[in-house]
Amino acid sequence: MAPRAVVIGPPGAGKTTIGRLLAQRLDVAFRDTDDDVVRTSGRAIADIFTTDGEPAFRAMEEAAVETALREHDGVLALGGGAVLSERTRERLAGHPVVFLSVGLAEGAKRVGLSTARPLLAGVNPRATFKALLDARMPIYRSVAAVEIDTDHVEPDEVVAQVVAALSARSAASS
Ligand SMILES: Nc1ncnc2c1ncn2[C@@H]1O[C@H](COP(=O)(O)OP(=O)(O)OP(=O)(O)O)[C@@H](O)[C@H]1O
Ligand SMILES: O=C(O)C1=C[C@@H](O)[C@@H](O)[C@H](O)C1
Ligand SMILES: [Mg+2]
Repeated sequence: MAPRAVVIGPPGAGKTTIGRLLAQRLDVAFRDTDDDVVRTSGRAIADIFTTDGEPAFRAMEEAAVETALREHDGVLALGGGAVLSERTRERLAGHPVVFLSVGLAEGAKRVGLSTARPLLAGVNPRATFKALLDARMPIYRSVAAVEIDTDHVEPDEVVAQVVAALSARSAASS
């Protein structure tokens, strides 16, 4: 059993939004590792970050991704920072990983830089978001099978581009 698509990208790229729509389009189930961590721990992500710290959250997330990659055969969205784990990056090898990219201005607008996203809740969330995008871009690319730029692209159109890119990829490998 393996996911039909694994969706990665920074906060606000649309992993949850696009992942859900893609699952509908492919007529498969949707799963999001952020939800899995919340369900398994019984706590909000912001609470885990604040009370236990980011490393504790990353450990829970790594376990959630490992389980979901094994159990789920639909569309799987990962938390935005899941790919920071080297073990997770290794586990993603061979999977149809879809990297949804977003630029600073559009991403900041989408996330609203609210406190619901603990990593971006500091004194200068915009600078934090820029640093996060800069640092992670090569990491997302290193595990992606396809990359879709979502800047100023409506969700339905993003989904259409993802479907086309995944079809082209599977046609090329068969
Ligand atoms: N292509 C798009 N165009 C316009 N708005 C979008 C697009 N994709 C997502 N959004 C909006 O951006 C916001 C963030 O989207 P979403 O929660 O899906 O991002 P995410 O990548 O799952 O973020 P996180 O890493 O925090 O889970 C939502 O309000 C959503 O409606
Ligand atoms: O980009 C990140 O590091 C995060 C994104 C969210 O999906 C959550 O997993 C959490 O808020 C951390
Ligand atoms: Mg999400």
